[in-house]
Amino acid sequence: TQSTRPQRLLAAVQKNATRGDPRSVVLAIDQFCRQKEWAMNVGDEKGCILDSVVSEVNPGAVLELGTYCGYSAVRIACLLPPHGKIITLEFNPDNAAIARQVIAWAGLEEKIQLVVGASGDWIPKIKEQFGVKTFDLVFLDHWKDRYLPDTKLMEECGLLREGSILLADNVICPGTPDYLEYIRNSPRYKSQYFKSHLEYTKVEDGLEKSVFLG
Ligand SMILES: Cc1ncnc2c1ncn2[C@@H]1O[C@H](/C=C/CNC(=O)c2cc(-c3ccc(F)cc3)cc(O)c2O)[C@@H](O)[C@H]1O
Ligand SMILES: [Mg+2]
Repeated sequence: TQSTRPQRLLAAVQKNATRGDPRSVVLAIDQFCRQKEWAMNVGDEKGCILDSVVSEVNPGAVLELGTYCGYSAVRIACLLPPHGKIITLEFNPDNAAIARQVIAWAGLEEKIQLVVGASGDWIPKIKEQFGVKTFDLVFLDHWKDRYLPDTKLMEECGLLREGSILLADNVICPGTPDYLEYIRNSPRYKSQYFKSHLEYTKVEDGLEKSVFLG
């Protein structure tokens, strides 16, 4: 039977990356996506911006919306402080199964908690289920029409504190117009746009970094 792109991406990781070496996993995925098949990972160019934000925030608790194959979860987890953890939500069980194996190959199972389900269902349960008070950093990279409702839901569920950082992928391509309009005009956020390119292409895209002011 025909393999899927996530399955081929995992095979490339298992062939070209060193077990237990997260940076070799990131490199193997970027090389696969540049040389073989494009895939919707945040990628190497926007990934450097993600790295600098993670390093600056030095987060103890990270939430990622949309795991896909686990590329950004691995990239973020590499940079967490010793007791830092990332919870990543993924509702497609096939993608979750691939991501689990990518995360295992990187040796980051202790730092990454992959939860299978829809963000809208899980966000209200995170505090009680995972003993998280608030998140220092949230990386939004799931369906683009879910960025705004999930941000409002995180506010309502008290998952954000003064200083929490939201980092949103794809605010230009494919675009998240309602999210951008809200976050740039809300007095409760201070936003900054990081211009870049759509992963593995020359098309413009960028990340929006927003600080929750409480
Ligand atoms: C509410 C909910 N809950 C849980 N998991 C959720 C969820 N909504 C989606 N997911 C999960 O997350 C991933 C989906 C990510 C969506 N990302 C994109 O669509 C995307 C697209 C492009 C792109 C750009 C130009 C093109 F021509 C084509 C594609 C680039 C990107 O970087 C993207 O992120 C996928 O694994 C999906 O199952
Ligand atoms: Mg994306």
